[in-house]
Amino acid sequence: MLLLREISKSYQKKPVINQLSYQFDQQRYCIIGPNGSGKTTLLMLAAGLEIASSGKITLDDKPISSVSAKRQLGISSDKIILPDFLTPQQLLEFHCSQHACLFPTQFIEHLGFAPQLTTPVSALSLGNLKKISLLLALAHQPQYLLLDEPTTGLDHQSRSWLLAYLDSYPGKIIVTSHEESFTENEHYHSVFLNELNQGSSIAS
Ligand SMILES: Nc1ncnc2c1ncn2[C@@H]1O[C@H](COP(=O)(O)OP(=O)(O)OP(=O)(O)O)[C@@H](O)[C@H]1O
Repeated sequence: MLLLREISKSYQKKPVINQLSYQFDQQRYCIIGPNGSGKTTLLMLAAGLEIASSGKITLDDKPISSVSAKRQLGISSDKIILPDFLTPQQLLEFHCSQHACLFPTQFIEHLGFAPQLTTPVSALSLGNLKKISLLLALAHQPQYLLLDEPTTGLDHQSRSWLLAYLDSYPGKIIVTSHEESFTENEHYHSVFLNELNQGSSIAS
């Protein structure tokens, strides 16, 4: 279970996340909130890619900063800057060696990404940047998938495949999205970030 306890995060003294406590104990969540409310920040904190100003985050009782916690999750976010001198092939090979997983050939096929494998990241289109970001999140099929606006910029075929794949994904998923495929999806528990930030909490 992903557990956030009294998390605060400020940028240049401007608070974005304020004393937020929440336990993600269900299978599917959609974090909802207006632009700039902190949804991406929350996912980045939950993945250990941003450091909270205060508070504690654990994944299955392990600190989110630990290697074992990080191995259990995959994150896709446009906020994550990929090294632009590498190719997707190189990134995926490195990722798969770190996670001891197979090269994600089938996912690549489903996303129609094979022609882009040897294109430097710096030359990828926005939609193809989204695809490599998703591939890095999915390749090791983590127990926890954190997906920041996962369908934004995807072509129709890739979007349809991704939505169907997520429907049957065995692990836990937390998405941020403004899209009805998630916000109106009965399988996703909606979390309104503004309400959490006002001090909602952990069930005891
Ligand atoms: N590195 C940063 N430095 C300064 N401010 C930042 C930084 N990252 C995010 N912010 C600010 O934090 C706030 C929350 O940003 P965040 O990207 O988390 O919002 P969001 O809810 O995901 O927005 P959107 O729906 O537009 O994607 C915004 O006001 C943003 O400008």
